[in-house]
Amino acid sequence: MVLTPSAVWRMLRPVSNPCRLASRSMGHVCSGSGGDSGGSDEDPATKGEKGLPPDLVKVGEEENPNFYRMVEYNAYKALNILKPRFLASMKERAQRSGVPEKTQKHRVEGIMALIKNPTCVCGVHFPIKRDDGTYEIIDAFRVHHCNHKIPLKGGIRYSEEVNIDEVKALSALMTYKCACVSVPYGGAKGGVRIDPSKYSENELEKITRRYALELIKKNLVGPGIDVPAPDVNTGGREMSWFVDTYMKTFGHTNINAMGCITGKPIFYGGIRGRVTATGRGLWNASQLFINNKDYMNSIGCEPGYKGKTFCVQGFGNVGSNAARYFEAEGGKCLAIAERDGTIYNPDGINVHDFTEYWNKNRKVMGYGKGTKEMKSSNDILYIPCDFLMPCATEKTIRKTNAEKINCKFIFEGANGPTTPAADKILFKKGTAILPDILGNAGGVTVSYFEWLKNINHVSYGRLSFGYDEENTRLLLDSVAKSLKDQLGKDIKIDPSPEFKKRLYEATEKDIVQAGLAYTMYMTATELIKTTKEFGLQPQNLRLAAYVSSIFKVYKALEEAGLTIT
Ligand SMILES: NC(=O)C1=CN([C@@H]2O[C@H](COP(=O)(O)OP(=O)(O)OC[C@H]3O[C@@H](n4cnc5c(N)ncnc54)[C@H](OP(=O)(O)O)[C@@H]3O)[C@@H](O)[C@H]2O)C=CC1
Ligand SMILES: O=C(O)CCC(=O)C(=O)O
Repeated sequence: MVLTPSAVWRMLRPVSNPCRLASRSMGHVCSGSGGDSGGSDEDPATKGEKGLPPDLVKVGEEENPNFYRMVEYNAYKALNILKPRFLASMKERAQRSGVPEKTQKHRVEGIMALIKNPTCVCGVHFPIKRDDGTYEIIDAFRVHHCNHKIPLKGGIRYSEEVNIDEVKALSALMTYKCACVSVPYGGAKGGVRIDPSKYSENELEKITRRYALELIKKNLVGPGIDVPAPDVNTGGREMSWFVDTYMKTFGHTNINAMGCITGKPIFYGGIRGRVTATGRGLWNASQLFINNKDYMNSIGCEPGYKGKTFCVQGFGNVGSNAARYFEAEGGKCLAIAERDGTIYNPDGINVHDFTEYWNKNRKVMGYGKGTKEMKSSNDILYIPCDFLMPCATEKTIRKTNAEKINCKFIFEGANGPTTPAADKILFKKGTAILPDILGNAGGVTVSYFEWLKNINHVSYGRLSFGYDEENTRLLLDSVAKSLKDQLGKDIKIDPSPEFKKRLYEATEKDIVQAGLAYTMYMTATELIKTTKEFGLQPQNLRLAAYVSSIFKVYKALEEAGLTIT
């Protein structure tokens, strides 16, 4: 589909009813013959499970599945649904190219096998000298999942819980996430197994620089290879140490060296809007559903945010920003959970006020102001509300607690917060879930904009703001002149205050946020279409997201070929 500049312009306006975009797509909708377009007698709660290997079917029942297998389970369900379509496409290709159908079938199977495992798994162990003079060996990882597109992309997590399976799972999620929002990267992820609160800033700098060096030595990172970013417990500070290490060593002659990592501080190669991008993106994506009357009615809800209640688990980068945007839309924050427990107030918690308390104390307990305290962070899951936002970590919503969850719509800010068994229970209850691979894709989307800015060596708007302003002034003058010619009198054409602001005060952040909103709306639109096309229930957005992503990954591999010899 060709988007004219004016169509794009219209889309980028603040959207009061994002559903009006529903007829557009980013051009990746899986249309074609041979697909399963519904009408089968398969149980909708287990759609895609039929034909999975028994060990994967088991993953769909487990209380605490292996995280990587959990992602694989979701991907394979989508592959199952898409397989007839892939085979039909191969058949058609065979007719065109003369390559025997059998060879083509092997290729379909080859592609499916390729997606199953990460392409490169790297574990490093290096010593650091602590401030007290003792030495400690640090374990760290970087995984490249699928390099159907380069560079690969994915954050770096610092946590005591980091392990190779977790990093593998997160790298696979990156592959599907990037495909879901049509950000042209393969998937990767990194992790360092430390509790950062137990290290001084000096020690954290040593760890980060050494981790960067280990990956650089192995040629695993670089602006055209693999571009890390922030994730749990990392941010601009760590990204600066990383890029600086790259620029002072291997990348010292590379003009694009700044693009070796994203999420950098503004004054050191970063982009305005990245810090809030993941939470903002979750809100952007939610708009298309929450403001859509048909969709909300289909899950037994009224449209709109006003007066709707929400609960947030994890008040870090993602959760705090998402909560702020949901509140600004008129939502009422009922509860916030962090590691130390849950606070709850049926009259609502003021997110702005709580943020001030959180920034000073880094805990929820003791906030007061009429809030009730509950000991566990998972207690938040059972509070009746309209929207639940798990924004902490993986597998918090499981088989044993899913039945007690009492909300209409779950917005996944965290990666992998819901296990497949919980998914099925929630599906049967009619709870809609906006899945992680769309929900938190705002982060990588704005990282993509940052990377483009770095390799283009120019900030957004620098070349166009002045030119656009001049063009618009000429346009207004020309309208005024035409009116004068026609009507014979001077008519002053005054831009409205809103238009003036856009014209004279636009910033890089405005462009970034419009690009983010556009990406999230388009993807959300695509998912609604995919549910319809594949006969999925409206609440089954995870399966729709995986179908849409895997289709794109598959098509890239089909076009490129699998091997180089
Ligand atoms: N930052 C980003 O741009 C992106 C993040 N994500 C995902 O979002 C999630 C959160 O990331 P982010 O906000 O960056 O991380 P942060 O470290 O900024 O925040 C996470 C918060 O959740 C808390 N937490 C951890 N476990 C629990 C729990 N079981 N119950 C309640 N609170 C808990 C953490 O506490 P403590 O510090 O004590 O561990 C921390 O305060 C992760 O799954 C991440 O992968 C996804 C896409 C992009
Ligand atoms: O910003 C990025 O490149 C990746 C963010 C990330 O790690 C994630 O989306 O899980």
